[in-house]
Amino acid sequence: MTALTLDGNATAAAIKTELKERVAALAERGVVPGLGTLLVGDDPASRSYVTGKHRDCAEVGVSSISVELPASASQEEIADAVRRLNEDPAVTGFIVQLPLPAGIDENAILELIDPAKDADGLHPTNLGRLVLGVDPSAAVDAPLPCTPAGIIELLRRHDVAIAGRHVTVIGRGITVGRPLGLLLTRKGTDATVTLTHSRTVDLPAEVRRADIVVAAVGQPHLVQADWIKPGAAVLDVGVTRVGTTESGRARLAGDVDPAVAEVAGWLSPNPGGVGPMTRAMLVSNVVEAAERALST
Ligand SMILES: Nc1nc(=O)c2c([nH]1)NC[C@@H]1CN(c3ccc(C(=O)N[C@@H](CCC(=O)O)C(=O)O)cc3)C=[N+]21
Repeated sequence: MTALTLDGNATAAAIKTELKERVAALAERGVVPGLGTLLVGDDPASRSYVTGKHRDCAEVGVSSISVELPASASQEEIADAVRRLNEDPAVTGFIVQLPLPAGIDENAILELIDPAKDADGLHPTNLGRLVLGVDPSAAVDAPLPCTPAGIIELLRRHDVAIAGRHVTVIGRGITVGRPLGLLLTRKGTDATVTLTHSRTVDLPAEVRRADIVVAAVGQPHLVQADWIKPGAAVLDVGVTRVGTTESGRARLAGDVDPAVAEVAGWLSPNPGGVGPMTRAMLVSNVVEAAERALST
């Protein structure tokens, strides 16, 4: 048996087609949503992620505004760039590409983002709304963190049942694991979640009882085939550079051992799984912010 594919490329393409219509409706009312990106330093991986985000925006008719600062930028220079993006009327949502250079207080920078323009859903106000929003229909409308929202959308659009199922999340990071636990346990999603991390005593045992496994730690091929309940859905989020190919390109490995495909019922490829979904949800947050701004 071989796992069915949780196809992030195809699903993200479908979401972008839907977004295109909403962008056209906004255009009729004279609004063009705009994504701002702030990139500090010249890490090639970060640069290529940012380029991908601009490409996605162009596909759906969202404009993009790119701000770059040198790796030597100070805390105050970065803060000023954030304040300018907050004030720029062409920017309906923006992100500060993480990680920021060593020595910069990342949380202090994230706190300066206008919560109404927070395209990542990582501002404390929006994360707080997610904590308070157990019942999402009662919650204040807020942008959701892109990777967790993309994971849930990927499962939903492949009809993988979530309600009442046991989900084991590997990794408690701020962009994936922790907010994913919050999203999965909301009313309407209704999963039971085990959030594991580097001090978890018996990780294979926690994974074995899961109907859905999300690996977001950045440890190449950590998750083994004999950890997987037959038929479970497995989402491979992490990527680690494990060397270079002969042609000089980065050789990347996900968190899931390829042999898992022989046991799992569903598997998200990496690349081509959660990554494109993250980007589609980012565009979705920017479009939603523009829609919200019109209605308030
Ligand atoms: N403020 C902030 N927000 C982020 O969302 C954020 C960030 N900082 N810092 C870095 C991580 C990483 N990240 C990725 C998103 C998509 C792909 C992606 O689409 N990957 C493709 C492959 C891309 C390629 O081939 O270059 C795939 O999985 O198929 C990868 C990585 C967002 N991040």
